[in-house]
Amino acid sequence: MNSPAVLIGDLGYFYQAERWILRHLDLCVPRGSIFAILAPNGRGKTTLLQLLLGALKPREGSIKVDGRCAFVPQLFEVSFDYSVLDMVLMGRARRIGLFSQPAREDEAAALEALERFGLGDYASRAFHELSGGQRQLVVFARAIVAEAEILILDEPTSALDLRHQALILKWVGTLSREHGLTIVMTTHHPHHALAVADAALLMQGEADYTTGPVSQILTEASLGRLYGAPLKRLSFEHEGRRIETFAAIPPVRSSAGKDHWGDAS
Ligand SMILES: Nc1ncnc2c1ncn2[C@@H]1O[C@H](COP(=O)(O)OP(=O)(O)OP(=O)(O)O)[C@@H](O)[C@H]1O
Repeated sequence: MNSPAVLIGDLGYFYQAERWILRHLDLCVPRGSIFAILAPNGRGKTTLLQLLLGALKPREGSIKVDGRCAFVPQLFEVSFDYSVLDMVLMGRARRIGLFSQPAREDEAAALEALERFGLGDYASRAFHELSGGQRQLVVFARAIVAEAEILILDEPTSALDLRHQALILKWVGTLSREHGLTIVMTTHHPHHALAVADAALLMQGEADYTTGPVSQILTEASLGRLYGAPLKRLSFEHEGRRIETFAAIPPVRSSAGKDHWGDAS
């Protein structure tokens, strides 16, 4: 059997002494699978990704990440005036080498990746002139040309419109199923995890975790408990396919003028 891409044992981390963000976390991400991390704001998803990337060191326990990683952060700011094409070419740094120029095939790969996301015409524009969503797509294109074995994505659809969300999810699926990449992604959208991920981690509290196949652990009850807000699981046919998804139940305004969660509160 293949060794796992990520293996975490009894992981603990705090920023300020003894104020644990994560504790006693065990995790195994099989190679080639898609793994989603879900938790409320501020619970430690980005911290966990930083630990996976080696940017933070565990205070307790161990992390083994077996493979070359590419990271797509939530927000990407640059201090230099790089062009969009240069940003994508940075993904090829390992191939190009420190003091060499990109080869024609590197530029072709970078342009092709930009075109896939509808950004071919932006290649010579300054990266900092792009919108937040366009930047997110460029950084995703950069991760694709990096030819990494493990993609680590921090809320990869957070700045994107519906069409581009679907495009990224499709790519996540393609990179895993057809190219064998391992994908670890955080998301605030349970329906995205259900659509593409094989397994997930729900981080309820500092040492309170649920892991397992998405079809088993993403339930109305588990997500309601995780977020403290009700969701409805929906299942229906669309163009010959069975769609499994979640819909958030919006709050309604009561006659007393207070917000509440309808019948579920
Ligand atoms: N550099 C830091 N120093 C001190 N505390 C930090 C630091 N970075 C994050 N934290 C704290 O650690 C906790 C987890 O933060 P983290 O960014 O990992 O959460 P998250 O789950 O990714 O949140 P979100 O969904 O809002 O992006 C938060 O309480 C945050 O305030």
